[in-house]
Amino acid sequence: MLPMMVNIRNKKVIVIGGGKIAAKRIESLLRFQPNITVVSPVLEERLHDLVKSDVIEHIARSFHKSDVKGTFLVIAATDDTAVNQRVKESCQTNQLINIVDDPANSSFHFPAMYEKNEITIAVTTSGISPMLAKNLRDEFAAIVDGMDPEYLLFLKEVRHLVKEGQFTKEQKRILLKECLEEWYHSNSIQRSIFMDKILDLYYHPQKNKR
Ligand SMILES: C[C@@]1(CC(=O)O)c2cc3[nH]c(cc4nc(cc5[nH]c(cc(n2)[C@H]1CCC(=O)O)[C@@](C)(CC(=O)O)[C@@H]5CCC(=O)O)C(CC(=O)O)=C4CCC(=O)O)c(CCC(=O)O)c3CC(=O)O
Ligand SMILES: NC(=O)C1=CN([C@@H]2O[C@H](COP(=O)(O)OP(=O)(O)OC[C@H]3O[C@@H](n4cnc5c(N)ncnc54)[C@H](O)[C@@H]3O)[C@@H](O)[C@H]2O)C=CC1
Repeated sequence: MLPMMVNIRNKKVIVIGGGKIAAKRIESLLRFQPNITVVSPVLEERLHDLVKSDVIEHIARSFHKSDVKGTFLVIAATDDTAVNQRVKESCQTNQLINIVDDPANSSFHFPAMYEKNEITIAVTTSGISPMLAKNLRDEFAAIVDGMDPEYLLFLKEVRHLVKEGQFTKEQKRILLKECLEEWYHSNSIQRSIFMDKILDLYYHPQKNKR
């Protein structure tokens, strides 16, 4: 499967079923701000609260095949395999569908996720061991948590100057590699020295040619 970052802001998402797994899926989707509708005769308490506060919409009935029409992303999350299969059959081939009890026939999976300071971690084991995915995610998350947010701002600023400045391709590559060196991670003095060097080259491009 192709891993990619997809912008689902304001995109129509339909979740069929309103149980525990549906709630788990909806909770992980919400921070990406899609437009979620749940179709289910019964809803988990957590989902009721989201409906009451207008965060998601609820259609209180069983699935009908027209429900998936025009939706970007579909989640078949009922506890009835036959219904989940009908959801799948109702979809067009270009719709993204996740079937909670049929990973092999789903067109996308949910990885173990973590997001902080614009860094996103997503780990999947392709269904072999979701718990391993979770553990690996926690290990990578600890690395990201240990990063000084100032260091990330430094990397952002360096890259901006390198992209905008008059540097050769080779110089760009060297500078972008150099700012990743270990000593810049936690040493703000080293970072300022490096930044001064880049600013000097940025404002005096003739020095690049020496
Ligand atoms: C295919 C996939 C769904 C998809 O996306 O299509 C899938 C499928 C299934 N999971 C099952 C069980 C469990 N899943 C978890 C946990 C997580 N499951 C997640 C993803 C995925 N799970 C996708 C594959 C991802 C991958 O492999 O990398 C994580 C990573 C992300 C998330 O859920 O958001 C999240 C951890 C991260 C977090 O918590 O942050 C736990 C442990 C726990 O909850 O602590 C258990 C119990 C232990 C066990 O069974 O291993 C069952 C059996 C159901 C049954 O027995 O009926 C199925 C169905 C099947 O295997 O057929
Ligand atoms: N992918 C995953 O990570 C996991 C998947 N599962 C699978 O997820 C399935 C669902 O589990 P839970 O959410 O715990 O079940 P649940 O019993 O909490 O919820 C089932 C929901 O489906 C709804 N439903 C039933 N028939 C429907 C229909 N015709 N139309 C619309 N809604 C309908 C019910 O109203 C209920 O809200 C399980 O059968 C299991 O196979 C379970 C654990 C993990």
